Amino acid sequence: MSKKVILALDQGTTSSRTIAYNSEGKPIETSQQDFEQIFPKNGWVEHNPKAIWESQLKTIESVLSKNIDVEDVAGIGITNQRETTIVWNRDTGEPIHNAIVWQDRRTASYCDELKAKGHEEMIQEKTGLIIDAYFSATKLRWLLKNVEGAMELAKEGKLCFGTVDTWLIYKLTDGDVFVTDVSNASRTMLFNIRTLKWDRKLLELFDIPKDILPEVKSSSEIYGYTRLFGAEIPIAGIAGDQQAALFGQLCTKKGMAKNTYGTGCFLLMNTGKKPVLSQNQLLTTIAWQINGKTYYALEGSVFVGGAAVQWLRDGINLIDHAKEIEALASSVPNSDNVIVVPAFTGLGAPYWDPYARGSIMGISRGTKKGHIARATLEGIALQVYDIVKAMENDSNMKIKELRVDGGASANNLLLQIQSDIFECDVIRPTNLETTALGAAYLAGLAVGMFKNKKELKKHWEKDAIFEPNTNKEGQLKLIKQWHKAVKRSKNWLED
Ligand SMILES: Nc1ncnc2c1ncn2[C@@H]1O[C@H](COP(=O)(O)OP(=O)(O)O)[C@@H](O)[C@H]1O
Ligand SMILES: O=P(O)(O)OC[C@H](O)CO
Repeated sequence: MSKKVILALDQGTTSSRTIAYNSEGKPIETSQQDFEQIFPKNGWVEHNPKAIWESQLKTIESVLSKNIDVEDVAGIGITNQRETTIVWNRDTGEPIHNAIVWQDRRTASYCDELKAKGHEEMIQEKTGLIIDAYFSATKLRWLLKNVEGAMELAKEGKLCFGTVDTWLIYKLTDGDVFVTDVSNASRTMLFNIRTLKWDRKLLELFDIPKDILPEVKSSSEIYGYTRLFGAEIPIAGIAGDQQAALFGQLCTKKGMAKNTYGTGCFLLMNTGKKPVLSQNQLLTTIAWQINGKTYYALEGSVFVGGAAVQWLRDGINLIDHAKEIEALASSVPNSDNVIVVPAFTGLGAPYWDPYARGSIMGISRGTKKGHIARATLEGIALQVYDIVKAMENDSNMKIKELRVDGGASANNLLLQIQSDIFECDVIRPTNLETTALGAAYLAGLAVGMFKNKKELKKHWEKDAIFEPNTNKEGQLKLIKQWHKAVKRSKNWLED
């Protein structure tokens, strides 16, 4: 009998998960495990690579212990927090330092130096990225320069660098396989998204010996086998988590877009087989490569999305549970000129202002909790609106519908507000675990459990569609007030 289960490993910033999918793309077993967040200094964020691996391993073992026969597993797909940088010893497999997490800002001043030296244009042209501590290159450089002896070992070919996908595959194959995929490589700032190769000039600029880098593969093929679970299982799909979600939402055609409303928001638009460089501070990234065809995406990230609701809950106790915001915000018909700019950690795309801070404006004697709650949801949706507009401008394409997922997409009012603001349909699928699903699809295609994209499209089911209301005047006023409030929130911290 043919094999009928795919395991998707979803290694996220705060937890590791394994989800088993059947041949209809339905989740049948799940396991999740949190792991420690390490904050050695203000602005520094680290993970212990062994904790990443051990938490992931436990979730795989847990899923396999629940009614799943390992002999039925057709393949493993991996999706991961992106940019997070790990370096380990090639012979022993021992990490030389904790992983430096994507949120870590320790290389911000070096990034300022790079900008001052005029490297911005060259880096955007080659990598599609803007210079920022977010990406792996400056983190890897920091490790090689600050861990004693690391640069010498790297030059002798004795160290391996990887994003989390590479590290997990290295562990799953007991050190046999040292690879990444194009979507993860495109987040390092060392990879040329046009030639699809590590870029010699960038390696020189960051002083990175080439031997430290993994081989770059497509997003859907057999990379190797794991023998850790009592049967030989092919590892057959890799994609960074936001790209995997784009695939899991089946945004496989040019112009299709998804937004994930999690702690932050990540909006990606498939731009087809050619990279589109942004004039509006968005990122150009590789979506995936399948059967030799490379697809690109434009990406915009909002740092504080659902986290604004967390702040209402934990910071000022306006609500006890995140889901209560919907009823509170619905208790008023509009936000009565109140605007919340959730720039708690600065503003991401398209503003990229680390010195901006959050604000609540337009408060009057009549302002009630409901207005603040509603304005918070509007603040999330308006940040997404700004990215959509920048994306439409860069790509010369109109987004006709937005597919959504993530924890806060459970909020119907938020999605209705989103639809009203940018006057397009917002569609929520029944399966909101699109990241893991995308990885399962990529692996399933490689091992033949799924035939082609056409078959996958049959799996996609709509849960709800939010269509725009036509109060155009009201929306325009809101957008105008929003931009006024953003302007006043920018550059708040002067140093
Ligand atoms: N009903 C809701 N309305 C608005 N925000 C919500 C709701 N439920 C959860 N959230 C927010 O969604 C976020 C969690 O989403 P999730 O996708 O699990 O995040 P992540 O994967 O980034 O950890 C939290 O910030 C939470 O405040
Ligand atoms: O782990 P998540 O879901 O917070 O995603 C992190 C992103 O990949 C960072 O670029």
